[in-house]
Amino acid sequence: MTTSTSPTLPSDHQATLIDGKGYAATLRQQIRDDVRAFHEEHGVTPGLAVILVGDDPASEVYVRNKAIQTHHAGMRSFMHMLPETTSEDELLALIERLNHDPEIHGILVQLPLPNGLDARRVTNAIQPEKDVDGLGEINAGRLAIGLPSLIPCTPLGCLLLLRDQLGDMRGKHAVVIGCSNLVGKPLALLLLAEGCTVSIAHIHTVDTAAMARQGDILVVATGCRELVHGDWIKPGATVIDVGITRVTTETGKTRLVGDVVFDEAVKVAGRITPVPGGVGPMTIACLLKNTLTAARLLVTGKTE
Ligand SMILES: Nc1nc2c(c(=O)[nH]1)N[C@@H](CN(C=O)c1ccc(C(=O)N[C@@H](CCC(=O)O)C(=O)O)cc1)CN2
Repeated sequence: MTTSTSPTLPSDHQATLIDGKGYAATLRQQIRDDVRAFHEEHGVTPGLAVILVGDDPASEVYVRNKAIQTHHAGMRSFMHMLPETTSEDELLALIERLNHDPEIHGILVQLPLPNGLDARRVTNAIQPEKDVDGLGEINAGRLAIGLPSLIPCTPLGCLLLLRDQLGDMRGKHAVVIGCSNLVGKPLALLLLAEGCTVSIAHIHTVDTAAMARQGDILVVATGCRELVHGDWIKPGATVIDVGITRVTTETGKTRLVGDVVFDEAVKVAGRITPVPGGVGPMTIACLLKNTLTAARLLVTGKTE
């Protein structure tokens, strides 16, 4: 029988920070070069349509950044800012129009949607080849059975960071805390495809801390601020913190915190993503990557 032992860490141990911001900047530069080459070869500029319904301040910032970064990558950005009162039929009619628009290669509906709009129905209305969020049933199903698909942006970003940090992940135990369709479930499938043994913890898991402590890779995507403490982490593990919560400090300033208590985790983990500057910037970089993939698929029928 083989047993796995945890390394004993020196008392002054500090985890290596995973620089998602830097990695995302390099990826965006690569995409910009690829977009130029794609345009030279096919005479087509990839176009991304982003739909925002309502006036959620955080969503407004995210879609504005998506537009700016789309332009910087040499692609065309089409923004649709709709009022909170937009009906589901109006939203579905816009998606149908964008599905048929040859200048649009990617369509994204910013989440969360206002109450009363059915996110599943709306997401599923996007043509699968233009579903750059990878959240529709066709892309989600293809990912589940191991077929090529458009992969949700945040899990794709986590995967790229993990591959960059760890290389071959076969045989590693990956523990994913959180099972949303946006992050936890697709990331668990991606890690399974990498050859990891994957455990998923969720709201009904009896002892999430004990499960977390088994992870060579620990991904936390719960939206529950500072859920994971240092003693939940296996010494030397690679920790990916997907959470972003805005908190107001005593001095009235706003700061971002993750799902992991960073100051504790940094003393135990081998590598860790900070918040901000970790997974967050990878989300938009991967959206650009997916938009180019979708354009390639629509224009050439191939993904490479
Ligand atoms: N349709 C979608 N909706 C949402 C998604 C998504 O992938 N598709 N993800 C999130 C929001 N999001 C993009 O939409 C996003 C989140 C965070 C960041 C980011 O760069 N975060 C920075 C901090 C930025 C800040 O100051 O707020 C970081 O972590 O360093 C980009 C995009 C929910 N909705």
